[in-house]
Amino acid sequence: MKKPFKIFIDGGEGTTGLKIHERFRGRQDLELLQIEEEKRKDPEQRRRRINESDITFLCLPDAAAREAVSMIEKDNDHTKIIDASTAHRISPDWAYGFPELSGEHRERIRTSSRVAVPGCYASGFISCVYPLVQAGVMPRDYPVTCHGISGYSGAGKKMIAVMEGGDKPRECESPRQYALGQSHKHLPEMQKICGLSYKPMFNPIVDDYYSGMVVSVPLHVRCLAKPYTVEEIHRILSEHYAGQTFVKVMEPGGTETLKDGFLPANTLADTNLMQIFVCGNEEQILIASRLDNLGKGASGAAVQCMNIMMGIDETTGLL
Ligand SMILES: NC(=O)C1=CN([C@@H]2O[C@H](COP(=O)(O)OP(=O)(O)OC[C@H]3O[C@@H](n4cnc5c(N)ncnc54)[C@H](OP(=O)(O)O)[C@@H]3O)[C@@H](O)[C@H]2O)C=CC1
Ligand SMILES: CC(=O)N[C@@H](CCC(=O)OP(=O)(O)O)C(=O)O
Repeated sequence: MKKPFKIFIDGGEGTTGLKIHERFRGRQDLELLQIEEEKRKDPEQRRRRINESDITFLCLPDAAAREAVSMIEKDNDHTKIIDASTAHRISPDWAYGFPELSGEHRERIRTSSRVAVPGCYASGFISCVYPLVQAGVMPRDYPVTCHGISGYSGAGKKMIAVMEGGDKPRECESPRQYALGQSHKHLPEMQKICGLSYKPMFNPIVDDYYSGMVVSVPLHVRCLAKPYTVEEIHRILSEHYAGQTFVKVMEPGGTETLKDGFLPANTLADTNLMQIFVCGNEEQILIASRLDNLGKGASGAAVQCMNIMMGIDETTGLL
């Protein structure tokens, strides 16, 4: 039997780190390197584990993720890094960990030693917009708007503690829009990966449920390269994602999947799946992407990238 891959999760006690750990259950091909609880933030311990590992996952705030990368020793040419933070997503030296975008994206992940896992909202947005820009449907200077709704686990341990604590403020029982000043941390990757000339207008909302999200992009048909129909946009997206294991374009209009016309955001919780819906009429088309912020939006995507880097066939179900 082949020696197991040595894996280290830096930030392993956080929301994303724990989920990655859960996804490793039952895997004999991985050996998890650990640091005892009271030393898990000790830079020397972390440096040792990172350099000892074949693959290190960074499930850390951005500054700590950058610090972790700086700990890789000069003569270390074996450790591969999969970073779940925002720190390296638009860096040209890092592969963007969204393999379904194109054959080139998948190949770059497979051969790279540095992979940045996409942001959760960014994954939803890019899944809708990237294929349409590539196909010439959306001009690059299209004034794009994006709406997103997410479960509170997207904000990590601190918000989970507030939302699940005994003295949850009353306003936290309602959906809360945020990043109103248009400086959300996912905007740079949304623009860059899609190849848009301008930043999208992005309206995220966090609500009182644990996990799952819907990210939607409204399109004015008159502003597209020509007057496309719902069926044509649906066909372009379906062809783009044909044969993918984790990304599915649903039936036009979502007629069979939507219950009484509602698109709930939490139905893909605990999966690595993403579903794309194309709805609308001859004037306006809405594209919506449903995923789990902790799954395809974080830990699922991270483990999927690891599997690709290890040469594991995606249809084997190791996720
Ligand atoms: N939650 C989500 O849906 C998503 C999160 N991400 C990104 O993944 C990263 C982790 O997020 P998330 O898991 O939600 O965050 P959490 O706050 O839940 O977890 C972060 C973990 O990092 C630990 N940590 C902080 N600083 C250091 C350090 N210097 N050395 C070692 N450990 C450290 C924290 O320790 P302690 O336990 O003591 O606080 C905590 O356990 C972030 O960059 C986030 O933006 C990406 C996609 C989605
Ligand atoms: C609900 C909530 O607060 N969500 C987070 C995004 C979660 C995520 O994707 O984080 P990364 O950018 O690190 O990938 C936010 O909007 O900041």
